[in-house]
Amino acid sequence: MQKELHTGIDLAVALIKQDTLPALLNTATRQLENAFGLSKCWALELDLSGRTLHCTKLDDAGEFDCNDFSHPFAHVLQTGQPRELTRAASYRLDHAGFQGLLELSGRPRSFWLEPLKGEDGRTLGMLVLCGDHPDWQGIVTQPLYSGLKQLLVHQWISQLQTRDQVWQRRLLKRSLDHLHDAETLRQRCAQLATTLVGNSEAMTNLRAQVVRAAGSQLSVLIQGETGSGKDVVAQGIHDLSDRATGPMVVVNCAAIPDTLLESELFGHTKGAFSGADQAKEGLLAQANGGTLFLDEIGDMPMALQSKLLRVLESRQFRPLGAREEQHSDFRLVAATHQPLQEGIEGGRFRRDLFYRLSQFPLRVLPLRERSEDLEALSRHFVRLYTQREGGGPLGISSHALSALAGYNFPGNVRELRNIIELACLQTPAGDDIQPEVLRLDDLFAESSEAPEALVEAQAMSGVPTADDIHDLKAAAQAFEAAVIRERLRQYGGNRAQAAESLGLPKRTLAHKCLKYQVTDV
Ligand SMILES: Nc1ncnc2c1ncn2[C@@H]1O[C@H](COP(=O)(O)OP(=O)(O)OP(=O)(O)O)[C@@H](O)[C@H]1O
Repeated sequence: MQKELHTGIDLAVALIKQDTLPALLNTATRQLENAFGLSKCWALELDLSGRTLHCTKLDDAGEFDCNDFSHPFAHVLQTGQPRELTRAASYRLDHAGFQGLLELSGRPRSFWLEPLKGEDGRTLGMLVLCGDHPDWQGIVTQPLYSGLKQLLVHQWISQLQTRDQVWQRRLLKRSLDHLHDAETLRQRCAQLATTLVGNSEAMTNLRAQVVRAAGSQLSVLIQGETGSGKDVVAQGIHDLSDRATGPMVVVNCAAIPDTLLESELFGHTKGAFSGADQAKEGLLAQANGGTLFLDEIGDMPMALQSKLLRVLESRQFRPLGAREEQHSDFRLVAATHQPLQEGIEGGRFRRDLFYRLSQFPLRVLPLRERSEDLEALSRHFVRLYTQREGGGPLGISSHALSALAGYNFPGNVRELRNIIELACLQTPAGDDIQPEVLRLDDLFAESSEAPEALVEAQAMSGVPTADDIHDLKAAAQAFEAAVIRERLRQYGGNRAQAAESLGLPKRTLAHKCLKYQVTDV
């Protein structure tokens, strides 16, 4: 009696010490084998779905479908009653998994199958006792057996509860993380909506993408027509990134002559080439800790593309004339209005650079494909105008908005901004902009009736007449600037088309724009 008590306490302590369900089942079955001289003891666990019995010790071989009555466990679960199975009877059951289990237990003379239930009637699983004892009743009615079984059930339930709680906590944490992420995304999108304006679905999606891109360190390639808002997107990426307090260095690859672009980007030492009388830090170095925005990347010469690719792979570069390499930690954002795919096919743009740049590709749709943005953008530009000028129109009338909705905007948002700013100028302070002051002449439409003379007159506005000329060079430059400004306006800000129409290389036009400070049309 004393010995039995000791054994019982030892067994109980061993069970209580286990802190995972597999360890508990493992210990319990081993203890049962030892305490009752069994050849083998298995514990099968019912899974969460209640459809499969599983024995952790046996891995895949230990899976038993509870609806498959070709093994005896399904019967025992269904009746909820323990039963004995003889070796002779066991041979008649042709369930491969069950036969495998019997083989592993050494095929003793008899088996005892006992379902285990919690106090609430919930089935936990099953004990399979294997032995050469014919007298199962003699074992299972012993207080030691029933005490151990009770303790096992108790510990089993508490392990399941702990597992449930861990899952619940994990689930809760995941939901909270998700909510937090969603809230952060919402807040950042709302912040971005003050500069990247528009209520269309496309713009809402673009803002979410920009926020995601900003949160990563990936290189971003922004594609979209001229004037569609690529610069605004690039600025948004910088402002929302963890580099926001660092520099944002903007390089317009089309505006810098090929011969200068390399030294501008990489910098040079004193005397690196004729005319380099001072060492100069390159833009790559200046972007350290911040963002390098390469605008019009499609215009970058091939030779420089290879060098840029190398820099992107290592963030190392060598200034012209320098011996040592330098390191710069920048995030690259590039933009282009050119279809780079065509550039790649035409051999003007490196395919490998394209893939390196477009780790996070973004596309800005032209304004004509998101006319829902017109109202918000128009109101935004009126607000910018009145803030800048210290007064102006109150807003824009619904008639004016309808007139805008019928227009095609070849020059995209930039063109809309110019139209609204011009309309602001012609609207008395405190009034709403009316349709009459909107200059909506679609010079691309075939039915355009814009008289040549008007275009001419507009081109010449601001140019002194022959009698007023006292400085021929200045007058010629004013004329050149006026023609360029007007031609850009005609082509909705598309520099490539404007340059072609004037018989100028694009780069020369870009130069002149810089020189005459023709930025927006
Ligand atoms: N969604 C927008 N919200 C507010 N302003 C915008 C938006 N899109 C464009 N703009 C404004 O329109 C003008 C043109 O935009 P931006 O310079 O970003 O175009 P872009 O695509 O970079 O043109 P380009 O190809 O000529 O460089 C700018 O004045 C810009 O502030």
